[in-house]
Amino acid sequence: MSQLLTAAEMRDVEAAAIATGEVTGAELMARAGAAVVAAIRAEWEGELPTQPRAVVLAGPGNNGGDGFAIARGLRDLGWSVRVLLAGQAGALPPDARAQHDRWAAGGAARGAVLPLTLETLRDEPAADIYVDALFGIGLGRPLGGDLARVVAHLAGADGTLGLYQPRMVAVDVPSGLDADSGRVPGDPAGAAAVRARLTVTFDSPKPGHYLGHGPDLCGRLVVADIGLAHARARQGAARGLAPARTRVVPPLGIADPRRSVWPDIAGLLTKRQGHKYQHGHAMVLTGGVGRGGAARMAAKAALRIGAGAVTLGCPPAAVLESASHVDALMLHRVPDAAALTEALSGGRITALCLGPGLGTGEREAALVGAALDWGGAVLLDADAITLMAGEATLAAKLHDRCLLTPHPGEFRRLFPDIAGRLDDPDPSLRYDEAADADAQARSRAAREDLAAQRGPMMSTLDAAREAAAHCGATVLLKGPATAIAAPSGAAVVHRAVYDRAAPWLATAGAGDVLAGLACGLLARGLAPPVAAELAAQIHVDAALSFGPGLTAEDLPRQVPQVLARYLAP
Ligand SMILES: NC(=O)C1=CN([C@@H]2O[C@H](COP(=O)(O)OP(=O)(O)OC[C@H]3O[C@@H](n4cnc5c(N)ncnc54)[C@H](O)[C@@H]3O)[C@@H](O)[C@H]2O)[C@@H](O)CC1
Ligand SMILES: Nc1ncnc2c1ncn2[C@@H]1O[C@H](COP(=O)(O)OP(=O)(O)O)[C@@H](O)[C@H]1O
Ligand SMILES: [K+]
Repeated sequence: MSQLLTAAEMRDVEAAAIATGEVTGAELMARAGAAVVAAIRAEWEGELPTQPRAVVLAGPGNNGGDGFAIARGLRDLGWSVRVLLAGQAGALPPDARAQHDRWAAGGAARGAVLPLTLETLRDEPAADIYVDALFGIGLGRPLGGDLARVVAHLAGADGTLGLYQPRMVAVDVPSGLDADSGRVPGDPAGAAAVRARLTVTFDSPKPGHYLGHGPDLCGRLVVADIGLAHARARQGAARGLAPARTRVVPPLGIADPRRSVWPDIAGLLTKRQGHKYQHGHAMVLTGGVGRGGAARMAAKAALRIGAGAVTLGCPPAAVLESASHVDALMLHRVPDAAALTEALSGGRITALCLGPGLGTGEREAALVGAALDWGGAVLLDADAITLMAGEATLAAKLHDRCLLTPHPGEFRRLFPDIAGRLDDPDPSLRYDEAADADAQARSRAAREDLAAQRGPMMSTLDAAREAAAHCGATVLLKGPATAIAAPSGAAVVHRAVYDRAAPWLATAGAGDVLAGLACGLLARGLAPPVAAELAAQIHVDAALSFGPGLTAEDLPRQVPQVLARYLAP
């Protein structure tokens, strides 16, 4: 369950399974419906009256078909169920139509299927459960017209906050959320989508469950097996993809991530016999006088994660300042790029970190150039990224032993063309169901023109992937869900969401510590994608282990506890 599938990949897997004759679309829809009914029972067990009431909101596609299957499943359990349909029954796709017809054949006892409007929804007496089966992976454009009003009402935008969300189960994805990106098309703030307490998705999670607004809107996420695992593995192989081209780590429901994510974690982190330099020697460059704090924090993190030795490379005027702060760290004067090249040529330094508090002057630009010319493992963060953004010849020197750790702002600076595709198109190009056909055609054409000019909108995951392919280095794009992509195309989402939420990690200097952890692991010889992934995990585990009130200085001190847990037999 750690593989992430985009909407297109999910459709591929489904089509492949159907093509072999091992399952039909109707059967998959029945399994999806049954899985949601089971998840509702598990989630609300003990909270419901003896004859609960459900209102199912069914959309115009197969997500709506799932809704009818769920309605029948709940009815069979003795629930009273009302279905409100957005659109015409006659226009439903075949499997959904069949589910509708089976429901409608139940006759008067089930009540008529009513058209979904704000009025019919408000006319329904309060239900114990609302089922959001409006849109799933097929949401193709921003919601408009009546549906936008219904969803805004469900989302609490008109003062109903708290009325629906605790009773809402979303089928596959909360309607309005884009399954690939976690964005809400047409609403960068994310308010124009259903908020659920429970979201049940099928076979594999989608990137949008983890990225952007996804975790906020989904509530608790359940991934239900509907018997597509074989087809998924076959499809992956047929397209020449590694089975886990895009993973989310740690997967949901794994109490002890080290076993599933890093079966060999002890092998990666345990120190064997040998002197300190056999465990790697990291150098962290500091900024000028009064600006060394960020680099010192990174250096301490590198030492804690087990680099055998860590040296701070300081401009001569700042040596005294750092000397009064550090104990186990060594100091080396680095007046200029020539001095850095000489220090690196000695063969002892195994990884270099530059960026935190470095500065963005000419000296620092020359340091970035010298670091990249060296050819060894280099972590580039903060100011080093800003410098590369301003000087294309620096970025052109990046290579596959480099690891970039931008926050979203730095990412935008360095990769403006890619980042431009993270933004929603001009809201004036919104799809509006209430508009006349000509106006709709014009807005559709304008959106298509925009997409043609800049390429389709992308997720932060795809943005990291494209950036890595473009620059030839590993890219770690920070956030509550951190996207890590290697130039090979392999990518990982490291999640600090759902049961790993650590919002207190958003504290000044936390990024410097992450840079230090990753540099320490590079110094110990790990490849950039592995160092990035493991550093992200240790960083979040350190934050979880400390809890609220965390400051960045606390993070390195928390590392021994985290390691002790990882390395326990
Ligand atoms: N693909 C699979 O493997 C499976 C899919 N199933 C269900 O099928 C769903 C996908 O079904 P569909 O592909 O039919 O997609 P959806 O049901 O998510 O939506 C597609 C329909 O909505 C319309 N639409 C899209 N955006 C709109 C907007 N902004 N305003 C108005 N109308 C809009 C489309 O024109 C189309 O009619 C999944 O999310 C899942 O719930 C499950 O039944 C089982 C397996
Ligand atoms: N809501 C959040 N939940 C978990 N981690 C977060 C959240 N917001 C930010 N982070 C993490 O905090 C760190 C912030 O780094 P950065 O933006 O570089 O800050 P700074 O430069 O102050 O160190 C990153 O590792 C990022 O992934
Ligand atoms: K839905």
